Amino acid sequence: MRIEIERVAKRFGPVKANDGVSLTIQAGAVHGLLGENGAGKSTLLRILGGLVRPDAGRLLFDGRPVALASPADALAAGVGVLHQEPLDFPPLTVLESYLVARPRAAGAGGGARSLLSGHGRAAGVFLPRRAAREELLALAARFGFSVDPDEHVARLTLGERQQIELLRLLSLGVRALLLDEPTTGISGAQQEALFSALRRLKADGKAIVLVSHKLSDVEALCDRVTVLRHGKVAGEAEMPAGADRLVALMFGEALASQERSPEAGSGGAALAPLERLPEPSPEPSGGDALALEGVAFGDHRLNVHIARLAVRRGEVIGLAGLEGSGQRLLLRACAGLLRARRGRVVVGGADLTGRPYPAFLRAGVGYLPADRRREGLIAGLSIEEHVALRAPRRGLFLRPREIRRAAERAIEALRIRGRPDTPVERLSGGNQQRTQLALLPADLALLLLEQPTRGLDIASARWVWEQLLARCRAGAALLFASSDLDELMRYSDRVLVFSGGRVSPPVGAADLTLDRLGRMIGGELDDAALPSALAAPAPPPAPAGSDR
Ligand SMILES: Nc1ncnc2c1ncn2[C@@H]1O[C@H](COP(=O)(O)OP(=O)(O)OP(=O)(O)O)[C@@H](O)[C@H]1O
Repeated sequence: MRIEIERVAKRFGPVKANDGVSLTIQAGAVHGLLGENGAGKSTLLRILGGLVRPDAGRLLFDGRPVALASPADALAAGVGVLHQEPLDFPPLTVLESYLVARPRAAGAGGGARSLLSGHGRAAGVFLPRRAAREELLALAARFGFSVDPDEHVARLTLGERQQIELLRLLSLGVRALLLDEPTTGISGAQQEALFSALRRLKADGKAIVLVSHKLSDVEALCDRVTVLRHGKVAGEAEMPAGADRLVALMFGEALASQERSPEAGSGGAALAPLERLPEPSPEPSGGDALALEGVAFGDHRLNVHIARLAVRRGEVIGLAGLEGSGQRLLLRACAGLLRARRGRVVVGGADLTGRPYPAFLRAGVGYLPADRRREGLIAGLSIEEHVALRAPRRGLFLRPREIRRAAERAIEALRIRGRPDTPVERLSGGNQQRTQLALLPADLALLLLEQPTRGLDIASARWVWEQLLARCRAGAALLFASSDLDELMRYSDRVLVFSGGRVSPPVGAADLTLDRLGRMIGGELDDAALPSALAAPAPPPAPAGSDR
């Protein structure tokens, strides 16, 4: 399907999210949509997916003007959106989830069967459950996805859920697919499977729109890219265009001309590494920022055990692994949000084992969850209301003028695109992350971060790390979980690798290669990582000069 976007405009109050955007997405091509945080990419995707109505302009699908009042309208017109967090139903089985939104009770079967047979969309006929199962398995086999129709969606990884959602959209007969950061949080193997599925769909004549901050994804998949800036089209390029040109289109020449890192273009961030910190001192005054001794913790799925981990002040520890492998549990245990079943948690020399969350806060522990919208920030509250919630109270009352001034200072210092009274859900992803950072107290001893740069453009990601490393220079220790291997290798002194609840001993970042890290994440925790080795004392931090 060919999609034409003509002079599309969308305002949110004073913000021109899309400001006269025109572009054409060809059938049988992958079209990249790039731009810095807040450039207007999601808004355009949401307009194409029927989630947002434009104020002006028009859309033409295969030359015919369309008006999309809802996602159902977009689906009926042949456009499906694959959201970063699939819109599925955890209590359902895979087969039930696959059949959601079929025209008839148990599914009409036309889309998928026509896909398999190569014929046009058949009229809706009642599809018995067994036939639906066969259809799902055949469709999955076509794309090399391994699918168990009876498994519950809640037990699937993000990558597996994404595969089911992709199959569901195809079974509904979509002719255009819009993907929002599809490789975030999925494994390397799942990424490969997704890319080969997209290449196949492109060969079938589908139009594919890819929104991504990862230049490596864009370079691997796209035939053409459009760069948005402040809601307008800043430029278009045929691929391969070169990462430098894309960075220049997104951020201007100044950023693009900065010295580029050796792995530029192959990873999430294309810019040169930041200045290395002074090494965390081997025997710093004040001792370890964090010490874990024989701790065990878990949830209904996983049990994690760490025999010993000592983190020095100023040190950065990366937590690698597929999502849901135990990294989040460790961060929450260190934040006082999850009680260890046994063992000791010592922060800055104070034994906080079993103490409540406020005791961890008082000890200078800060925690930034990955899900900014649901856990980090409170929808409906403005930036200044968040500032007010964190402000130390003098007496019973908050002083509105002081709070407003504090919010203005935070907005200026962290260059947040928003006003004190902007509700946080109206900020773009990058600006929500900046707001979270602005809310962290200044004098933290231990910073715990999940996916600190997820969804951030490469300039913002670099900027966030500048802020984090400055805190390390001031003596804070940092533990961060990331699914971005480049980020882990670039900024960590040492890395712990998680695989299904098993944890490797800390590995010096200088001893890691992308390949070794990838294999460890895949379960090859090597001999050093067997549980008995966990009793070994933590090795010293990486030597000076590691890539950070
Ligand atoms: N529902 C909304 N209400 C108010 N403002 C909004 C809304 N949605 C988006 N905006 C604003 O519109 C602008 C464009 O946002 P959009 O989410 O489209 O950008 P983006 O390029 O997808 O950013 P990111 O890469 O951070 O996801 C931003 O300034 C954002 O704050």
